[in-house]
Amino acid sequence: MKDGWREGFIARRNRVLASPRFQRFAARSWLTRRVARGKASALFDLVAGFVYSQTLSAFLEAGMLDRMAAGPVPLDALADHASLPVEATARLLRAAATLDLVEPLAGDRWVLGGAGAALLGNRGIVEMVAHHRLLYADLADPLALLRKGGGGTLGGYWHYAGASGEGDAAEVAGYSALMAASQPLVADQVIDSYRFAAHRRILDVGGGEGAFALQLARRVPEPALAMFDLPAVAARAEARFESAGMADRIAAHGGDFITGPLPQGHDCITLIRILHDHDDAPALRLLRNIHAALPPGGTLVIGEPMADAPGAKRMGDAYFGWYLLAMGSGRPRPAAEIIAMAKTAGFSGARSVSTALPLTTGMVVARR
Ligand SMILES: C[S@@+](CC[C@H](N)C(=O)[O-])C[C@H]1O[C@@H](n2cnc3c(N)ncnc32)[C@H](O)[C@@H]1O
Repeated sequence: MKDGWREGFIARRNRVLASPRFQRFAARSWLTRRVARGKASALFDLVAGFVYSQTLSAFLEAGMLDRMAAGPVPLDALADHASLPVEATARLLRAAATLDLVEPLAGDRWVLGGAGAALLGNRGIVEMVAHHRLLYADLADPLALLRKGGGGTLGGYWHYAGASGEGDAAEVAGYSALMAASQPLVADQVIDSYRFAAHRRILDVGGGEGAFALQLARRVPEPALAMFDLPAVAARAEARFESAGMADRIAAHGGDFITGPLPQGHDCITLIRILHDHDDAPALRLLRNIHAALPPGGTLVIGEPMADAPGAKRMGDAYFGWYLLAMGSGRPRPAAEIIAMAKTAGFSGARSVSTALPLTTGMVVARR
């Protein structure tokens, strides 16, 4: 649609949708009632989203997910476990039931609902919810965060993980553990969507505690593997490889990927959940460092949540837009923008690759 036509259409549509008379008519007419109720419910979800998130947070923090993992639990026992009065526990459970986290059973017993059961198999989400306490503290005054230009409580806590390139062992422990716990959300999507077996030596840059390299080692036996991260983080990865009996298979290198250089001799480099953490200038420097470390014909595989993901647009500019603002640097980028950056850094043949779950992972593959 031409811009002028589109603007005219949007103006007319918005005038109609904003009219209380139209809203009353749409809610009463049998023709439009279903759509009107759906739209009203979606609008209410937008209004109440924070309360739903806090219900989930209270449910997890009270330890109810684990307590109910094995099957139905009486209300009294749940109240006991959560150290809450019985009436307060019932209130929390009734709220959780509307979100499909739990279901009531006869005899004042409760069992996990569909969403609750799905959480059991997804500890990464549980970890994410736990650290949302920091993000939501920053979002209590979103305009102040925007005016400040970012870098809230969340960024202060995880400051080493930003562009600073620093971090001692104690500082990196909490953040690295969160990253490792949420890594399965992403690792399998990336490994399912690209043929890593075609490579001889793969380096995972910004590899954190080595969760991606470990998953790659388990699923793709052929290539030699290595990871690179800040020295204190690489040391944690090395310890993990040793305890997993994988120290022979995966090498750990410490250093700074912005100031470089990166280890040479790998025909494939992976960059998992890294680029979106960085503003454009350091992100481009990182891509140039990777380009310099790869041989001609070498491959860069980028996997991270991307803006404009099909069917998951809110995850991009709404969720990660704010999340990265609170972290203090970076932004979610659409695949097309990452492809353009890779080309600026010297790569050719950059293309986007689809994954089964764009909500957690978009992919771009570029050739040197
Ligand atoms: C968002 S985490 C992603 C970790 C891992 N790739 C994953 O998906 O779980 C970002 C990682 O980049 C590392 N990092 C940040 N700045 C760095 C730098 N300048 N040099 C090397 N690593 C850095 C952090 O230590 C952290 O492990």
